[in-house]
Amino acid sequence: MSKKGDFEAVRKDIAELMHQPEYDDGSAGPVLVRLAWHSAGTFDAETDTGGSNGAGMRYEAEGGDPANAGLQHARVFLEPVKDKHSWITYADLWTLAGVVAIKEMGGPTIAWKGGRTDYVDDSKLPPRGRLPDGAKGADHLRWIFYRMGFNDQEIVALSGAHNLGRCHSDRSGFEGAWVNNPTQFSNQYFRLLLSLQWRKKTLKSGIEQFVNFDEDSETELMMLPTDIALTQDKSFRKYVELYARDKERFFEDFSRVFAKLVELGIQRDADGNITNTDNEKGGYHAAPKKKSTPGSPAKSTDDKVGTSEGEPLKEENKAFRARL
Ligand code: HEM
Repeated sequence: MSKKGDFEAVRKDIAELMHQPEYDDGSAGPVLVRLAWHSAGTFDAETDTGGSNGAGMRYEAEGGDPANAGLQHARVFLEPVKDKHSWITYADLWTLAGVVAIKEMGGPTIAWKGGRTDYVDDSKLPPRGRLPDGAKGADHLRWIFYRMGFNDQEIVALSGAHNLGRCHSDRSGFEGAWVNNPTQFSNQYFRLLLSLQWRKKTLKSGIEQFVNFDEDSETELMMLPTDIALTQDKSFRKYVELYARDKERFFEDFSRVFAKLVELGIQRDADGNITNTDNEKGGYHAAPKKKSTPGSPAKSTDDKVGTSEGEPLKEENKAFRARL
C-alpha cells in the first residue's frame, strides 16, 4: 500500500505488469491503451455525459456494450495494482494505465492528472453506440469524434494508436495486427497505410476488412475500413501523409490529443483540482450550464468541451453533425 496520491508508485507497478508472455504479443500494453480510450471516448460535449470520470465500464450498462468486448482482460491485469494501491480510483487507474503503457512501448510522454472519482451518476451514463464502428467510413468518424470535440487532424493522430495491438475475431470480429511489431509505438501504421496495396477481404463471418501480405514478417497485416477511409478522404489524408513522413510531429500531436482524450468531461481549477465533482457524494456532477445570451449562440458554455481550456466545439463541426 502506497501513500494516498503517490501516483509514481502506481506508475511503477503498471509498468511492471506490461510484460505478459502468455498474452497476445507478450504485452498487456495495447489492451490497456484501448481500455483508457474506451473509458474516455464515450464523451458527448453537448450533453456533458460519458467520459472517463466515474469508470462506468465496471457496470453492465457500459461494460457489456459489445464495443467493449475484450476489455475485461485489461481490467483484470490492473486488479493487483488496485489491490495494492486501494486509494486510487478506477477512473484514474484506467486512464493512467493507458498513458504509462504508451510510454513503456516507446511512445511519447503524455500529460496526465489524477482526481477522477468512481461515483456513477446514472444521468451521466453514456448510451451504447458512442464508440466508433470499424466497418464504417469518414462520415462516421467525424460523427463520432466531432461529438467529443476533436477535429480532423486529431482524428488522424488518435487513429495512430493502431500502431499497437491487434483485432480479435472473438471481440470485434476483425482479425490481425496493423503492423508487424505491434508492441512498439511508432508511425509505421501511417507509413503502411500509404505504401502497401490494401485489398478487401471478406472473413468467414462475413465481416470485411483490408489485408496485405507482409513479406518481412510473413504474416498478413490488416486495416479496418475506418483506417482506409483516412487515406481516401482529402482532409484526413494530408495528416496521414504528414505523420508518415514526420514521426516526431506524430509523437507530439498524439501526446497532446491523448492527454485531451482522458480529460474529456473534466473541469479543473488553477491547482488542477476537479471542480465538477460533488465532494459530498464523492462524485461527479454535470458542469453548471449557463444560458446562452440571445444573439451569441456560439459563445454559450453549452458548446464547450470540458477540458481545462474549455475549448469550444467548432461551429463547422457542429454543422456537419447536424447535417448527418
Ligand atoms: C478511429 C476509430 C476507431 C475504430 C473504428 C477502432 C476500432 C478498433 C477495433 C475494431 C479494434 C480491435 C478490437 C479487438 O478485436 O480486440 C481496435 C483495437 C485497438 N484500438 Fe481502436 N479504434 C478506433 C480508434 C482508436 C483510438 C482513438 C485509440 C487510442 C487512442 C485506439 C486504440 C486501439 C488499440 C491500442 C487497439 C488494440 C487493442 C488490443 O490489442 O487488444 N483505437 N480498435
